[in-house]
Amino acid sequence: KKHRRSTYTLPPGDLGIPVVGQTFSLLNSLRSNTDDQWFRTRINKYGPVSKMSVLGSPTVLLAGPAANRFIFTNNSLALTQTRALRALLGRSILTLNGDELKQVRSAVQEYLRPEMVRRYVGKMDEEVRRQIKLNWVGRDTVTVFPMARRLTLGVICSIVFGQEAAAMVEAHADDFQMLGDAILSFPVNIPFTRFGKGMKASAKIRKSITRIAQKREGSLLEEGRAASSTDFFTYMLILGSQGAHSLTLEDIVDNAMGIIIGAHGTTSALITFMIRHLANEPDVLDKITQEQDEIAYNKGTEDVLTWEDVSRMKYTWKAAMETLRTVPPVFGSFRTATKDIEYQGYHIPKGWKVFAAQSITHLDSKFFNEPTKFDPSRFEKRSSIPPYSFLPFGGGSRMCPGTEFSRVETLVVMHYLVTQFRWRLCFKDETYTKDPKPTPVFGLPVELELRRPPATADA
Ligand code: HEM
Repeated sequence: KKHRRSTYTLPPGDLGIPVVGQTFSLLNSLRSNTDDQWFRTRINKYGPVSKMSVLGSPTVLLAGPAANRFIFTNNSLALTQTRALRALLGRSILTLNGDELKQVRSAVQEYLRPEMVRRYVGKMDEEVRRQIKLNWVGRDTVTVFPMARRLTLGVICSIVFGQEAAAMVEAHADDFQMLGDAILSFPVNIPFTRFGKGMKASAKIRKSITRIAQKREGSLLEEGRAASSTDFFTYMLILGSQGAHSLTLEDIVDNAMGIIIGAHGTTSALITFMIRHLANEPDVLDKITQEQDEIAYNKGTEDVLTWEDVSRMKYTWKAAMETLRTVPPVFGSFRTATKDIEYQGYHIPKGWKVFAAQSITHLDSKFFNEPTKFDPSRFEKRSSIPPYSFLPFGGGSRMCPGTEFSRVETLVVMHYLVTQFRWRLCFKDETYTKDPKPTPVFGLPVELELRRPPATADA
């Protein structure tokens, strides 16, 4: 075995200073939003397969659609999460692998499948309108990023918790923020550090969620009835009683936390950057407005959006996809080799990490003509986009199960914003950092103007 190893061809590149490697250089490039140049410089120097060292682990950077396919479909590459995330979220879909993951993944997928999301549209509509009325209407300026975070937290909580949603958001909005912030922190549990605060927040959230889960279990056992048609706990408990999984109440609580964390930071980034793009792209905004006004035309002011309405928002979704291409909320994916594997003649030893960054193909002119141009029409013909070059939701067996949820949520939000407001960026050239999710440096303040309500058929 020793002999075989000595003939291995490891990928080119160097591992840098022991332990530190390229960690700070990569993190700095993310913070200064120059990560795309960082990756391209490496690729130009070493080619599409190169080794480096990140967060204390030897890591192989892979670039290009074939590499993406390899990463997302290879059974010997296991999703890697930070130690901090595992401590913060326990045994959730975001942290499990292998056989343990299977039943969790299939139960969560059931809950988020398109037929279920169809049932959530009314609730999403209600929460979006409530928040827009509360936080947008009547204001001259709004700081978009925190508002979008609040909005998406409210939406996911309204689905997952049902009647307790408002109380959960009120009590734990800051805790969810701290939990999210701690995911990439150094996992030593000392109070007042990012991780220490995240652990404290996680314990507080878990306690409240456990209480709700126990209440739902009680109602099901004593009264044999569900509290609401969409809440996650009732759904999971019923699935379990039908033999679809054997998750404990504790597992269900951990997964509720996993879904909320997976859902709200990502969708809020999409909404924030879509608002930013539309402020700079009047032609795209006009086309979206036309599409949304047509939908509003056939509705009374109090009518909620339906699944059919959302299905008609085709151009708006193309603009959302173009936002996901140019500013992907998840910048890349880490995997760990569970055995020695080979890619394009290079060996990747067991235990090494493999990394792919979305921006490498999203911003490559080989796959997207004039890649820095914001042009939703490139999604007119999906077949012109090569497979595995556009992956904002990942791919393969760990692909985001919330794709449909985020699509519907984003479209509902954009409907009410575009039909009611016009906005101007307070800082035209405001930059953003990746922390690791894209975050505008000033939170994206915009000046708001109320728009004349669109015509309706009965007006
Ligand atoms: C624009 C919005 C979103 C984006 C861009 C996004 C992106 C992603 C990506 C790239 C992954 C895979 C990571 C990997 O393979 O390394 C992922 C996983 C995941 N997402 Fe999303 N997501 C979004 C919205 C949502 C929503 C709304 C939910 C829940 C309602 C959700 C729940 C999850 C969960 C639970 C996972 C983990 C799946 C697993 O590991 O098996 N996401 N997401």
